[in-house]
Amino acid sequence: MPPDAPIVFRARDLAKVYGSGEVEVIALHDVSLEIARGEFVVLLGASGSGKSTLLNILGGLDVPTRGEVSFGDHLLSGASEAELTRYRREHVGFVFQFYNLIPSLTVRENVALVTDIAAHPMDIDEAIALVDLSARRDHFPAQLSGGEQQRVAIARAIVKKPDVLLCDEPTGALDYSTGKRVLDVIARINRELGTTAVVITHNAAIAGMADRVIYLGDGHILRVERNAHKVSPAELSW
Ligand SMILES: Nc1ncnc2c1ncn2[C@@H]1O[C@H](COP(=O)(O)OP(=O)(O)OP(=O)(O)O)[C@@H](O)[C@H]1O
Repeated sequence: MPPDAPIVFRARDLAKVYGSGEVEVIALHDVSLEIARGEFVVLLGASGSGKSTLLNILGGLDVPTRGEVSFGDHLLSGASEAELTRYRREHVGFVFQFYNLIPSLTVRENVALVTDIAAHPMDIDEAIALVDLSARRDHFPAQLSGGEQQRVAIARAIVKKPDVLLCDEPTGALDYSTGKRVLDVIARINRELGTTAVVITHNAAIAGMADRVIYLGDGHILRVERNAHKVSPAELSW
């Protein structure tokens, strides 16, 4: 990430409250942050600390109860459902813990589904090559390992050339070495395509691959650390 990269996300005093009265849960309190274009950010924190809530707000899947959040010129807080849908479609690629592939479609067909609604998609085979699955492109999800299925999900997320890749526990369902391979693909996309990446994890060892690590606890940002030197996932161990 260049040191003078422009800010893409700005969040000011975000709060998110679920429910009301006795069942009220304050998932985020007074969260303010900025994320630069091309930055690789890891969100770390215990279960229930507000990581998914924050990621979902950045991705336009949810809106804050209070506070402001914007992506470039798009004010996401207060945006209509239609505006958020357009924002997600044009700018955001999502990767979740479970891959949500369509079982009756091949790898290539799963990735191709997204290109119909994207303005400037990359070549489908190029996206599949980026996740090292060219040899498997005519296979069905059931013929692939969990890590390979997650790499298909990543190809599907990036084929539309999103500005940001938001990943919620992308290695949560994977074993150690498969998880590393998936992280390596995310790091490569960040590095080679310049895609801003925000990755949620429970695993503190993953922090070393980020430009910046944001620690959440009880809905607050506890601290933020910047890594002077990023390490590749292959060099991480846990
Ligand atoms: N739809 C919802 N309705 C009510 N409470 C919710 C809802 N979604 C999340 N919460 C609550 O908000 C808090 C933050 O949840 P969030 O999912 O953001 O945490 P997290 O850090 O991502 O947790 P995990 O690592 O377990 O996924 C938790 O107390 C959770 O129970």
